[in-house]
Amino acid sequence: MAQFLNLSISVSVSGSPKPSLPFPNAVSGSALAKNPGKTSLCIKAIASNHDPSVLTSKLGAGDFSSAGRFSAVLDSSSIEVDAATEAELKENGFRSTRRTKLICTIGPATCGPEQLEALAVGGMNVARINMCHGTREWHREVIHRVRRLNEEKGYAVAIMMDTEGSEIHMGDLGGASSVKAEDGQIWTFSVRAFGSALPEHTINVNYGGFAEDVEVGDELVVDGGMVRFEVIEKIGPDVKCRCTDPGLLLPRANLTFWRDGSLVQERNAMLPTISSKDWLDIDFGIAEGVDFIAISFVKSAEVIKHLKSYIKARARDSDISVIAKIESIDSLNNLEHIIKASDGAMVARGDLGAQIPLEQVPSQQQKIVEVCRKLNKPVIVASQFLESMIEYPTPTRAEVADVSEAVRQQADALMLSGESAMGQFPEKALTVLRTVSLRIEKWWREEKHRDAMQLPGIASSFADSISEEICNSAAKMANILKADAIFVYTKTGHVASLLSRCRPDCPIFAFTTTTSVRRRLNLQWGLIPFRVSSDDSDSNLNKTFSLLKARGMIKLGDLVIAVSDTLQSIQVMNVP
Ligand SMILES: Nc1ncnc2c1ncn2[C@@H]1O[C@H](COP(=O)(O)OP(=O)(O)O)[C@@H](O)[C@H]1O
Ligand SMILES: C=C(OP(=O)(O)O)C(=O)O
Ligand SMILES: [K+]
Ligand SMILES: [Mg+2]
Repeated sequence: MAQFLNLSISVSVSGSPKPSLPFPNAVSGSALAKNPGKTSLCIKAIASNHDPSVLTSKLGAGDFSSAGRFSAVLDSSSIEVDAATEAELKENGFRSTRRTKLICTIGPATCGPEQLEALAVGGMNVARINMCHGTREWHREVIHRVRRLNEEKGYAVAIMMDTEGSEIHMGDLGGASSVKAEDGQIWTFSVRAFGSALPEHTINVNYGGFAEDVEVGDELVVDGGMVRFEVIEKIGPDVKCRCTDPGLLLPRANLTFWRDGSLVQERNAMLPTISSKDWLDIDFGIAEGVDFIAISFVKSAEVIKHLKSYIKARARDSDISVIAKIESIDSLNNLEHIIKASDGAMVARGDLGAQIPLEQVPSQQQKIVEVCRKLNKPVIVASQFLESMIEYPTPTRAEVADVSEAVRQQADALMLSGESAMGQFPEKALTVLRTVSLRIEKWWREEKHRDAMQLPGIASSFADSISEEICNSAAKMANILKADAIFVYTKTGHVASLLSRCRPDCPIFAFTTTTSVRRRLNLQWGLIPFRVSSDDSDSNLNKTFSLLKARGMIKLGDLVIAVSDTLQSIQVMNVP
């Protein structure tokens, strides 16, 4: 059947104000899907020339069928925005807001209420807790502190819980914060339980099959190369190793072993991606209502699908997003399937760099970022951005270049690990991410490096196709018309993410009625999430303008492209 899309563009300029809302000829997505042959898409261009009368006339009582709805939008407290974002909008204007989102791993250096608040002020969009470390009680307290901060101070910091995964790692070093391994020293790696007192030069290993799987002559690599050992003897559950590359051993450091120059992978195949401990942590995350669950060492799409249906069954009304960590050879081999099944991905360069040659990590990073963008999934680049700042107050030039590269690739988010979890300068590290992001984004816009990435269609229905095309067109219009912002009302966040995917030159103000959607949008590139109280926000654009204007976040004459998914429209207007 042939399908027609009639495109009618009506332009009303100031001086001839015509009440134009709601659009009589606009139809909903579901109506379109049922009756695609009779579609008419209305694109309204309203250049008001700053004449408030245009908007006043549109705000006439006749435009609102219910008085209750009207009074709801009149409530000036009915718009919530991040305190840090509001300050940024007021200070620098919204053209200069940061588009790249920032994630901080919370650890002993940052778990106090004041430290968490300092990070929120410094631009932390997502707080990550790593279930590899600390107790559930410790993590619960951190989650509650972040929640309290959101409630009391108006932030929308999302929480990401990262599972431990079935990696092989060392034990706790008997409470020591680090231990030095010297060149030539003989160390015992053992799966035995030693109780509290660990014999000298002994390391506990968490994986029962360790002694069986390694062979004499294997190379044992700690944390992707921070320390290296050679296996010299196996005695029951103990494996004797000689240190060949001295260095500091840190608690629970990751272990990989190599034979004839290749990573030994068999042991991985035996281990489930989600261990029994991970399932308990996932139950904990669901009970605490975290926003994202990141799954370590994902090997296939199946495990993600399994987890997603588990979450759905356990918490019907929850909208926890599942992030696939790409950090193994298997995950690279199944990349597209894994990302399609997930709600987002993380380039977990720490472990990835221990599994593939280091020189391949940058091209894999670029590839993963691109695949995510094409499939419209948020992507996080993680690990070692500012590693030297664990100890020093300024980054190396090379670290700044690495941050710049991820910003230039337009990844959705950058993540701090040890820098914020246990480093000496967590706030300074966050400041570096923030200032470098802002500078590189600005430079990229000024240099007009408009992104040439061809975005494939990803819609699975006709209605979805329309949303997608509206977003693509709106982003293109915003660039050509040099709009100051795109406005979008979004229920589930989907339309906002479609706009973010286009990486337009201007920021995207995303209005939602749901607190959890607002937090989730905080992970996505270029989105400034607001919570509004009215769920019929499409027809309340003018009210939104006055609320934002009253709080100094937009000003008279700003050029706004307003996208409506329900009305299937794109409006161009100046803030009256
Ligand atoms: N909850 C925590 N409790 C104690 N230390 C932590 C915690 N979270 C992170 N850390 C410390 O920060 C370091 C970096 O964090 P991260 O990169 O998330 O972990 P890992 O290095 O194990 O992959 C960890 O090695 C650990 O020393
Ligand atoms: C982010 C990563 O995972 P984790 O810190 O949990 O090892 C990584 O390996 O880079
Ligand atoms: K982890
Ligand atoms: Mg990892």
